[in-house]
Amino acid sequence: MNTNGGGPRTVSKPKVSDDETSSAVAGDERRSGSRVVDPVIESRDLDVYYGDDQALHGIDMDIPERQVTALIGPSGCGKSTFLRSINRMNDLIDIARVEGDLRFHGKNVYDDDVDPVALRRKIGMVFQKPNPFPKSIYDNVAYGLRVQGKDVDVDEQVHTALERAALLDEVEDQLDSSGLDLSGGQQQRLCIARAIAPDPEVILMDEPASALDPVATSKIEDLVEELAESYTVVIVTHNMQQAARISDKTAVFLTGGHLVEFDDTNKIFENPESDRVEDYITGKFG
Ligand SMILES: Nc1ncnc2c1ncn2[C@@H]1O[C@H](COP(=O)(O)OP(=O)(O)OP(=O)(O)O)[C@@H](O)[C@H]1O
Repeated sequence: MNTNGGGPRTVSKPKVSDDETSSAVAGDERRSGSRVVDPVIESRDLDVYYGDDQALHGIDMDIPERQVTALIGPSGCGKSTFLRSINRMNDLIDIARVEGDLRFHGKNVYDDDVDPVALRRKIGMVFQKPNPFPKSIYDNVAYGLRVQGKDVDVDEQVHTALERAALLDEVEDQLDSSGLDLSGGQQQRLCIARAIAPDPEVILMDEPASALDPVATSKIEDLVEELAESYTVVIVTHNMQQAARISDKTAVFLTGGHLVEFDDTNKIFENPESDRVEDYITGKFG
């Protein structure tokens, strides 16, 4: 579990109110301790339907800035649906319908004046299966920048993104070769570089390591922790050990699309409030 004890990560913008001062500055530098961190994403009474079927029920969650929030729970409990609702990827599913608020910096992303394409530049996504474009490594990462059409130094941004995705050292001499020729783990890091090139604030990851071997998985886990120095990361994982290792906050969804518990990761894994969560964590079902 990530405790930040002496590590390089610090809590961004710690917002400490008077009555929290004593506990928050008591020398406990853990990001997942009692310190209050600004939520960058707030879900309020969020319901999601596919046609007549309700996949999520009244989800309330505050996702803190520059931390790793893990979404766990058994198959079909709505983890991916919730993840996709954050950057409106559910818009791409004809029968999906969302009610309630999903706020990004206080603004409901479902308001009529929000452009979902612009939103997805701020809230990028990495999928389960690495899906590089059939283009060069360079062009994969430059793609989003060119689409944006902004006056940016594409070369510099591509290099920075590859570096942040912990891939630059491995591909520096082959930027013109196809992204599809990389290993699975490298392809996934390329997809992460592609997601971070347009300089998002939030990165959503839907089981980014589940298709990878243990070595590649471990690299992705290290990378996720590093990314949270600069980005807010929300990650769906089936792997409870992975959630325990890399996340600061954990949300446990259970069958039927209910969020049963959301808390600091160490609390969820060591002393959950709900018996159902304890049963799930200890493998009694799921
Ligand atoms: N495109 C879709 N059309 C219709 N129903 C869907 C669609 N996507 C998901 N669902 C349904 O919504 C519910 C939640 O699915 P979701 O994929 O969000 O769960 P999950 O927890 O991510 O599952 P898994 O761990 O198996 O990926 C399920 O009952 C699923 O069948």
